[in-house]
Amino acid sequence: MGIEISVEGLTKSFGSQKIWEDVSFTLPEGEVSALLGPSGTGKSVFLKSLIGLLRPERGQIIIDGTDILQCTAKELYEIRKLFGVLFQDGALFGSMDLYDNVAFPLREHTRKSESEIRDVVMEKLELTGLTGAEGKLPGEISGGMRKRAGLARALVLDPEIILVDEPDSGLDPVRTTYLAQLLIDINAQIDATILIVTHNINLARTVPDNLGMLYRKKLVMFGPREVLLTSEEPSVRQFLRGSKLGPIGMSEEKDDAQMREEQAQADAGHNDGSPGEDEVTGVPPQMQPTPGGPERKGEIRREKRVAEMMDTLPDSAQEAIRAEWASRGHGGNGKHAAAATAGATTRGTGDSASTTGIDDHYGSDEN
Ligand SMILES: Nc1ncnc2c1ncn2[C@@H]1O[C@H](COP(=O)(O)OP(=O)(O)OP(=O)(O)O)[C@@H](O)[C@H]1O
Repeated sequence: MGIEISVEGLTKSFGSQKIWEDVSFTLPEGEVSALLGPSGTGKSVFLKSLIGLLRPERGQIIIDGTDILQCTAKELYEIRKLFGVLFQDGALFGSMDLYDNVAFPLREHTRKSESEIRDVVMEKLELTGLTGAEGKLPGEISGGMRKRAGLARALVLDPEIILVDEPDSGLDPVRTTYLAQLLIDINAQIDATILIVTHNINLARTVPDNLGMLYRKKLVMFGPREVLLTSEEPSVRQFLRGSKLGPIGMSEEKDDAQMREEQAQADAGHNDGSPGEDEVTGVPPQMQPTPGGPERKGEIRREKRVAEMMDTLPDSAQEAIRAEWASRGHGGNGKHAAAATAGATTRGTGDSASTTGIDDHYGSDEN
């Protein structure tokens, strides 16, 4: 069962360089969320802050009732046991075969016997489609397999929160879709809270329940995915289109003169290669768990949660949400809302096993 993470007024700087400020939002328990943002806006810094590897100077990060910016080192150690982290390159040990890589957290952090470890490792390798590859070294397999092995390792300790840093980096579009499907299936199976940091617009449009975007040192927005996907906010529209036209520039933000010049070039017929507005307008159907597997409890809870906040959402988002619910034959008074009301909102107990050696693999700049 996933755990809610509540972030309040979070501000992080390195010396005089402010990365982001006053970031507040809640990752709902057991739902899948994604954080977008141009390069350098501090998405990785945010992930590192959530697991306590970096220390924002202001604000709160409440996980399972504990503010990890105020707690003791021992409490932080316990909180970290709730996390599984999939690093960009899988972060595998190059000298160990996949079996030993995946077994590593179990050997480090549990008292399981080798035969119990074998059961868990083989189960996770099967889940990630790596059965038969357990004897391979990371250097002998493709980037996609390394990612899946990293995911297998992130899962061996039954995490309640899974952080995924750029799942598509180094993967072709087909393998990216398979990996995204795996994340959705895992969410359905273990109800973990998932946060994905990504630049991949297709993934962002189709996978998460909730979407946010960091830009200009702020969280531009965070909420049900329909809000961001129907937003008219110029930076959001530009990012979704991958266009040069808009406030986001190559490095820092643009000045008005550059924006005018680029608009004039576009008006004169220059094609910047971005997709047409029609291709990124609207809300595509969300990726569903593989047929035959369990339903996503997070989706059931989300329907109830979104129904309750519906009046506060922009009209365009409301329309998109209602259209999606109608197309799937439920919503409001449908089976999901009914199931959610029946009590699918219990909090997790936070009693999972230990962590995956986060410090070893991600590196802490400050701690
Ligand atoms: N330990 C550190 N010390 C000083 N500055 C840092 C440190 N870690 C990150 N930064 C700075 O923080 C900013 C945000 O970096 P971060 O890697 O979080 O961006 P990002 O949004 O994840 O980028 P990308 O999408 O390109 O991966 C950058 O300017 C980076 O140089």
